Order: sequence, then structure tokens, then C-alpha cells
Amino acid sequence: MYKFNHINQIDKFFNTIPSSLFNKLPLPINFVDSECRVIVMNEAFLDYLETPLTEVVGKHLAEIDNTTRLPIVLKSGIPEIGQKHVFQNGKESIVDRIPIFDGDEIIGAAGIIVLDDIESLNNAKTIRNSIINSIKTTSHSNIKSTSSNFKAKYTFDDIITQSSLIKHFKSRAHSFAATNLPVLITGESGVGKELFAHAIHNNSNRVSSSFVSINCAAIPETLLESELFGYEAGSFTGANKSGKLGKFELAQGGTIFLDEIGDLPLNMQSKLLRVLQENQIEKIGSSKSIDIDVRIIAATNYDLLKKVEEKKFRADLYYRLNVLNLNIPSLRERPEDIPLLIEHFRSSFHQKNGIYKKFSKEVISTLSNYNWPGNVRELKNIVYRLMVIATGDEVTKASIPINILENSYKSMANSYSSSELLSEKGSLNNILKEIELKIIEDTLNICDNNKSKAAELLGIKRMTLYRKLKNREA
Ligand SMILES: Nc1ncnc2c1ncn2[C@@H]1O[C@H](COP(=O)(O)OP(=O)(O)OP(=O)(O)O)[C@@H](O)[C@H]1O
Repeated sequence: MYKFNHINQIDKFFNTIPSSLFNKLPLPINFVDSECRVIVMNEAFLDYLETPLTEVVGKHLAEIDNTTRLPIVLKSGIPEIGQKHVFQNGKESIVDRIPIFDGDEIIGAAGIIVLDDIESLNNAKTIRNSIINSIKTTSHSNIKSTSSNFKAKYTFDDIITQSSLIKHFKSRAHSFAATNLPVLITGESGVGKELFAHAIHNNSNRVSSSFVSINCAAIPETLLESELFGYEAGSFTGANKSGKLGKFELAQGGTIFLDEIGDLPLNMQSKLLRVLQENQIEKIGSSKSIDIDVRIIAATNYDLLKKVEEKKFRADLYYRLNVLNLNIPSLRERPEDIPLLIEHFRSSFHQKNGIYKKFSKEVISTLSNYNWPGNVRELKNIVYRLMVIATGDEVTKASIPINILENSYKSMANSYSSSELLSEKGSLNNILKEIELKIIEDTLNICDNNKSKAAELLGIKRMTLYRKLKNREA
């Protein structure tokens, strides 16, 4: 993964490559910022899209290619390598989508067309070569030297919460850890499913064996089988001489975490089902079965039952995986965790980076009213971002991104209780005026009394805002 330590490094990176070289690079490549707006796109990419540079720079990538997945990569932080992509103009290619980090924060992403002639992929030789090239990067010896990576990092103590809902799921997961049964963890993206998987393994009697994760959505379909089950030495030309261990063998005696299981292609679902039924795997190029003793934990943010109904997920596999279930609630459903998590991420950022910032009560209240579609991951990123961009040693509302302010303000407005107002204020007219005034006051509060900004946020003219405030005083 490409990692930049400072935002400036991106600029430096571009300064070190003359634009003429970048433009003439025969590999189509483009860079977007954290909002998915195009920063730069080279000639090869522009030619592929048949569009001039002036039509793309500064635009959201989805305006140019409405099938782009870079917004998803910007959100997940997970690179997508060697994926088939059908562009808005109908062209098909194989692409890499790579998030760019500044510390823990995603500050942009790159899209690279690695193969623009999809037809050639149908040629078996090309498929084989692409498999071999990818496999070579994780050769057998490589895997051995990194086996210390197959450890679960988190324990139940790392799951920070004061919500009775999450406490309930923690205690459930505790009891699941004592068994060898499969666990299916569901919930929206960023709620902490992976954290729970780690904690279950670390609390089980498999703790001294490997914890091996595989993201079923990030591995191209053509590679999944060799990733999961490995291949025998000399099973195809160019394959690694010593063969390759699959994830199941690497997890022998331990736990395998099948993340994004909802994205597993149907043919691989059948193969996985056989493994679960027989507790045996067969490597590619071998007719010998190998016994395996691996505990399965799977996670998904899809509604798998719906996928079963739509015949996109095998019902028999679903029931095999869903023996024990944890459905982790979104952050919206446990707002009491928000201040606690803000403090947790604030202090861990301080410890790691030596940057100290206080969060004002107003900021905590504004963040508590936001609906957090990206859940705890989004909250963590925002806390880190605020700590970096806020000037002085207190984070104030001025640093909060406008979309969060708007959303937070809307949910505050929704929380006004009409029954309370009815009993206090009588006529509908009075009630409406009262609500309007409350909204204006809250908005002014959010905007540090900046009337122009408040008017903009409310979608009214500044003069209208002044008039309404004047009426209040009258
Ligand atoms: N309760 C929590 N306490 C502390 N950190 C948390 C908590 N929940 C989530 N996180 C952090 O939020 C981030 C996202 O969590 P995680 O990767 O476990 O989510 P996920 O549900 O598996 O997401 P996805 O479905 O996108 O893979 C991680 O950095 C994780 O450490």
C-alpha cells in the first residue's frame, strides 16, 4: 500500500515527476482527493475515456465515470487490486484502486488501469500469467517469514463502549469464544466487526495458533481459490516451485476470518461449503485431501438472507456459517458511545503523535447529533482530522466539516418535541414560530454566531435571518 506521511508529500511526489513524464506514462492512472475529486489524470487515461483534461480536473469522479468504486475505497481504506471494471462508456478493463494515507487518515486515492484489453483475459494463458504474477508476490518463503503477522491484534478490552447493547454483544461473543462453532458477524461498515472477530479468537483456546484474515471482496475471483486453498508445486507453468500454502492451511489449528463473505462468488461458495462439510481441503493441482482444523468467523455488511432470497448466496452455506450470530448495532443506535469514543481516539492520537487537543462541549454535542453513516471508522477519522487541522489547543466547531454540521443541525431540529411545544404555546402559528426560532438559535450556535454562515446553512437570505431575529426581539 502506498503510504504518505504528510499531505505535502503528495505535492512533493508530483513535483519530482515532470508532468511530461507522468502524462506520457503508458499506464492509465489518475489521482483523486479525499472527496473523490480528480486532481490529475494522465493522457493514457484521458485517451481511454475519450475526454479532454479540462472536462475532468476538479470534478467528482462519478461525474466522469458513474460506475467508479474509488468513493468506496476512500471510505473503506482497503485497496482493490486486479478488479474487473466496466466504465460508464462500456469499456471493460482490469483496474487497481489504491487508497492513499496520511498517517491513519485517507487523503486520496489512485485508480490505475492495469489491463485495458479485457478480451485477452478470456485467453487462458493470460489468466494464468496474471495468477502467477500475483502469487509470486506472496511466495511460500514470504509467507513463512511473515507468519508472525497471523496474530489477532485486538481483545475485548479494545472494544470501547458504555452502551448496554454492545456490552450485551461483548458478553455473547465471550461465550461464543469458548466454542469451536462458526460465527457470522453482521452489521454496517465500520461498526467493529473485525474487532469482535479478533477478540473472539484471542479469548478462545486457539489463541496460540494463527488468526488468518482474508477479504473476499478484495481478491480477484481468479485468485480466490489459490488464496484460500493454495496450490501444489509445479501445478502450472511459472507457479512457485515450492507451491503455495492457502489461508486454510495457514490457519491450521487456529481461526480463519472470512471478511466480506457476502462478496464470495457462487462457485467459491460451493467449494467453501464442501470444506465446511468435510473439514478437508484440496490444493489446486492435487487430488489429495488435507484434513483441516480451523474455526470459521465470517463477517458481512450485506443482509445475507436477502442475498439468499435473491439466489446470490447459497442457503446451505448461509446456515453453515450462521450457527452463532452477532449483529453489531450502528453508532446511530448507541449515541451514548460517541463522547466516549471521541475521548478514546483523542487520547490515543495524543499518545501516538504527541498532539494534544481538547474537544469543546459544543463540538462533542454537535458530533453526537451527527448520524455517522461510516460508524466508528468515520468517527475515528474525523477525530484524527480535527486534531490535525484545529489551530490552538481546542477543537472548535469552526473545524467541523460542513456536511457534519448540516446533518447534526437537521437531527437537532427533528428532536423538538411537538407535544411539549403544544402544551406550552397553544396555536399552530405560535408553535411554528417557536420551532423556527429554536432552529435559528441552534444554527447560530453551531456557526459561532456567524450570521452569513447560519443563513447559508438554513438556505435563507441573510436579510431574512436578520428580520426573523428582529421579530424575536420585538
Ligand atoms: N467499539 C470500538 N472501540 C474502539 N475502536 C473501535 C470500536 N469499533 C470500531 N473501532 C475501530 O473502528 C475501525 C473500524 O472497525 P472494524 O474494521 O472492526 O469495522 P468493520 O465493521 O469490520 O468494518 P468493515 O465492514 O468496513 O470491514 C477500526 O479502526 C476499529 O479499531
